[in-house]
Amino acid sequence: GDARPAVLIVARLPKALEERLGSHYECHTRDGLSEAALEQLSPRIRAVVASGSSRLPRELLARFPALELIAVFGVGVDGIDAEAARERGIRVTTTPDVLTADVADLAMTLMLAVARDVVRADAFARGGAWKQGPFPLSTRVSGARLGIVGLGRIGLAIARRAEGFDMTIAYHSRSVRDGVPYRHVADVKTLASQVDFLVLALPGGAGTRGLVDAQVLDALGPCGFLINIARGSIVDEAALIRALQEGRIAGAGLDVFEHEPDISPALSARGNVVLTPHVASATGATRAAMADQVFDSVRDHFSSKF
Ligand SMILES: O=C(O)C(=O)[C@@H](O)[C@H](O)[C@H](O)CO
Repeated sequence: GDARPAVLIVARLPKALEERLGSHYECHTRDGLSEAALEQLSPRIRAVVASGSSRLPRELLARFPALELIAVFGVGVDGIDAEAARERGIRVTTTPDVLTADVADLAMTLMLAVARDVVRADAFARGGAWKQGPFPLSTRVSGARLGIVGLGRIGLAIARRAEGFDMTIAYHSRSVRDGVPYRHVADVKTLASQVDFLVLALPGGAGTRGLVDAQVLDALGPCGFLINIARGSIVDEAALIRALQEGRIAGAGLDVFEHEPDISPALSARGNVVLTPHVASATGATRAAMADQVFDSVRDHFSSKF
């Protein structure tokens, strides 16, 4: 038998990372395994490599009695039953910091794209409609009021970028962050009522599910824009679609959705919505750095135990 630690890959990873892991560990890819093969292999699995979108509920973790490590290719762990992992002393590692800049850049990109209506302007210019007259006026971002929900590494990086746009910045988080020059607001609805752009940069999971509901959207108002680079679960998507259809908010820039990769046709039909397919961290440089972090965390874990 293969004496190397058995590792199960349950997410789509960069090929180079799969190969690198495969050259050091006995690697298996979930997709390539039959139920019977997985059944046979499960007792020997010591590490699982997942992504920020992977689902690892308690009952699935229970199938791996020898599991010691869950290495996440990403920062989101909302799909992992953290309580179950903690109870069993399973280490969970992520890839923080290396993706912060790209995710913050995409938040600004979505904000500018939806406010300046870039996607429709591109179609207008490309399609020749310009010959019939100018494209409609859009909304200014510079100097506008920005509300950030979740002032962690990514939220702070967004705030720093927004300063470059002379935006006034306020934020909501469970606790006031010391040493930041931004105004803390005690609840999301109040924050939404005080800003032109509301950006979500907080973790997904049960604690934040449906946090942005019809009331928060009404507080944001008919001139307000919602930007989500966090998790689709944070937004009540049906309420968002109704608010967009009824003009109760001005528009939205969305990189994450409730049922990825399925996007509701009602959302796709909206011209005042910019949609991206969960690509906030999807640059070559960042994904390569995330891959290095995942490999290092697996190596570091097993090197202490080999
Ligand atoms: O970091 C996260 O939690 C993410 O959602 C993204 O960076 C990745 O797209 C995801 O992990 C896919 O691999």
